[in-house]
Amino acid sequence: MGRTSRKRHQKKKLNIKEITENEEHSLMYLKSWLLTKNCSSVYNLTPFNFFTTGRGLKTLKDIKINDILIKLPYEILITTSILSQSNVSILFSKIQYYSAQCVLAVFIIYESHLGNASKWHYYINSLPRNLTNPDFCTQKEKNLLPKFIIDYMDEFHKVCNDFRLLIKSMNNLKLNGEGHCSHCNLHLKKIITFEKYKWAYYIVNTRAIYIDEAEIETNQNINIKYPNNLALAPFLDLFNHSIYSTTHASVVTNKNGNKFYQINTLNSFNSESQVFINYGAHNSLKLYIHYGFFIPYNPLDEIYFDISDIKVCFDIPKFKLDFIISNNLQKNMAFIRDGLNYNAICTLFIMNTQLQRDHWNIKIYGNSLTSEDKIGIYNMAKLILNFKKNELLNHLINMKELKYCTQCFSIAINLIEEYITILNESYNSLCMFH
Ligand SMILES: C[S@@+](CC[C@H](N)C(=O)[O-])C[C@H]1O[C@@H](n2cnc3c(N)ncnc32)[C@H](O)[C@@H]1O
Repeated sequence: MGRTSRKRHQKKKLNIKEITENEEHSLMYLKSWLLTKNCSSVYNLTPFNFFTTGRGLKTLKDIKINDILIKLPYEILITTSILSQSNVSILFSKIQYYSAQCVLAVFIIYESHLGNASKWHYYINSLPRNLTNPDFCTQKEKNLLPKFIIDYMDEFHKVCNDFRLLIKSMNNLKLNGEGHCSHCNLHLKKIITFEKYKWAYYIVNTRAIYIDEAEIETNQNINIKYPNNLALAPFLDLFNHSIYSTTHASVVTNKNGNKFYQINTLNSFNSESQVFINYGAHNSLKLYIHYGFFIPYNPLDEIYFDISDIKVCFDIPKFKLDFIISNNLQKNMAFIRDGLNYNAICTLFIMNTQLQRDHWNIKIYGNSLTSEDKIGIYNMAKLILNFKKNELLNHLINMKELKYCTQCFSIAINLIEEYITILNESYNSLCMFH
């Protein structure tokens, strides 16, 4: 993509909400608190509400390639070992195994309940109250989401399964007259509700970093599922994601033996600009499902189609379908901005060819498609593409009929619009070949 095009796309504002005065204060308190905790690297970073991305971090000085972006002492990271200092550890009996994500989520709920009595309240107060993952759509909205989004929302089951285990444990505690908060005597059952658990679960999902399991002190009193490698990282979790950023994370030890989690950037940033890190090579769908946002013009986006989509447009003779399936060509067939991906080209070639079967392998694995082959493939692709596009347009019409919708649902609408743009670009690329 050219620079002008990238800039045009980056300027698009995607349902970003305003930052409140309270939020602004909580972020400044968080920074001041960290400065008292030997985190001098946050000095030149300041939280800011950006037009295109919402809350993020702005640098107050020029940052050069290889500079340290942030360096947090290990004691500031919240890992499962924190539970040994928390009353809520009583919930995690040795009988069950819990995921690190579940343990951290429960910790956040409990510390949030403690309010200013929590040692972590500056961090807890900095966490966003509203999240935009599709799981936060209302049921009415979820019913309108296309299958390709619903099918990937597997986190919802984990939230429910975790909560079932927690309820079991809280009920057991109640039966034994245990599980009251030492701070206010409220029972944990009243503190850890499903709604709060879901929020906290996604807080961990969208903000935790991965660290080496060997760096986490094991807690003998609870069983944690493998891998136990998550950590919440105050302030560091204010960095937004860019696909154009590259970072390097490491654990460094100073001459006094103190450990730090450090991120170096392989990009440069001008003073007063937003600093980004990279959450990984995620396409828009994955970003939306796991992080509640996406970035337009993501080069990793592909619009998948499958055999049933082809069957709507064409008959597939059995001997051709058998060949396609036995070579796994039907998997992940997709439209991309430049036309079709490899598996889609091969499948449509097989569908279209008049050649005898013993010539097929050399054609698809020998990279020897003729112009005539390509014209046949692209003409078929255009029909399937129009079918996929109409499906998306119908979803859009239904989704846009909702008068009032949540921010998470608006993002789903934006995502489908982005998919339609990709299909249009793909169509234009297919048409360029005569
Ligand atoms: C680790 S947090 C980053 C800080 C976050 N923006 C905040 O306000 O606390 C990750 C979340 O930030 C948002 N985010 C990250 N990168 C973004 C981007 N490039 N554009 C829009 N939102 C982004 C998403 O909501 C994501 O779940």
